[in-house]
Amino acid sequence: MLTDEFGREVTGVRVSLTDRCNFDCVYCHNEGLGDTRGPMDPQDDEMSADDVVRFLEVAAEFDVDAVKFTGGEPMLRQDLEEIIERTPDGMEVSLTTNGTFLPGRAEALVDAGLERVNVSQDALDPEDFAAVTKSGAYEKVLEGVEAALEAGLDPVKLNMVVFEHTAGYVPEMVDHVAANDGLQLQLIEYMPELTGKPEWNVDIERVHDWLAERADEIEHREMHDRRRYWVSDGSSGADDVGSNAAGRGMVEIVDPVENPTFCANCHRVRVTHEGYLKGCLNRNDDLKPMGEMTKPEIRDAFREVVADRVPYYGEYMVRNDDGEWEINEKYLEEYAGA
Ligand SMILES: Nc1nc2c(ncn2[C@@H]2O[C@H](COP(=O)(O)OP(=O)(O)OP(=O)(O)O)[C@@H](O)[C@H]2O)c(=O)[nH]1
Ligand code: SF4
Ligand code: SF4
Repeated sequence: MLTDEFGREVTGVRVSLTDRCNFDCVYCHNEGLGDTRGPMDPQDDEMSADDVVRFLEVAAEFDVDAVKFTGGEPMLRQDLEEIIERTPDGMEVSLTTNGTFLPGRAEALVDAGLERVNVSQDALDPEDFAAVTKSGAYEKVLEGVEAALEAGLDPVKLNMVVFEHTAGYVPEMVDHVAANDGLQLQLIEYMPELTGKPEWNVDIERVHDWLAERADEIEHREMHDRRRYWVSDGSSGADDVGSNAAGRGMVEIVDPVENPTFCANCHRVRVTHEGYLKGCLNRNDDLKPMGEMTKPEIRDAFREVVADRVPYYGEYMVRNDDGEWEINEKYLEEYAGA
């Protein structure tokens, strides 16, 4: 297992398979790389299935035991089943998707080896949903969630970005996952530093406080030191505490913004759809192109990326005397040269 200078073991990889998407969400940061492209745009810059598998085989040699496939919309890749099928044994496979292509395809993904899925769903009302995603595919997403549950994906996490447009929907979304068997909710802090609209920000601590009142059990997940709140809709019994049965639900908060604790517990490296390895979502000055690399070269690139990893908040970005975040002087030269 590879460990960076800050003691963070690398146990997971996030692999973007495309930057194309059939949605145009107002908060999209495309894995820290900016705008997504339309679904029909050229795809010649995307890693091939062989490229992805070669990288995953190297990651497995370093004891990476989990891969998350993301996009853009990863289900636009027609070879997704093949990629999952060829993922090394013993690596947990999960997927983050907008859900629209799950109907009719969820079972094939499970047969290929997919274990769990995160589906973006920011609202329970079609018009509210359309305002955020600029898509009229709300019904398709619901069908997608249903198809994922039927195919046995467990859990099915609903991803909701909490910002000005959606903050008011949090209580009903929490009730929704509590009432529905197999669903969990992941509340994601809006990232103004990647999307450029600070005025849409809401204070995520208020959401924590509200959930702490509502929850009957609170857990800490080691990854990112995320907090998980177990909630009940009142219909479950004492035996259901800690379970995801109907009447019980789990709500996890992903709060990376200006959060050194989150970064201190970050165990993933990333790969862009073009095959660049990078150590941090928020940095694009540390890219290592894997392009035509052989396995020994990928091994070296992986070691280098891990060796260069630094926690973004608290090390790469530090607070100045006025309490504002700025790039740590010791990385300024490196950054300027990128
Ligand atoms: N800054 C930062 N944000 C992250 C990181 N991981 C996830 N996020 C944010 O969380 C969002 C949702 O991530 P997902 O891909 O659904 O899943 P996840 O929470 O990372 O992973 P699981 O909980 O294991 O399924 C991403 O789009 C990012 O905005 C991270 O390491 N750093
Ligand atoms: S579904 Fe995901 S990748 Fe597509 S536009 Fe929305 S946030 Fe971006
Ligand atoms: S170091 Fe921080 S910002 Fe960078 S990927 Fe990890 S958690 Fe995200």
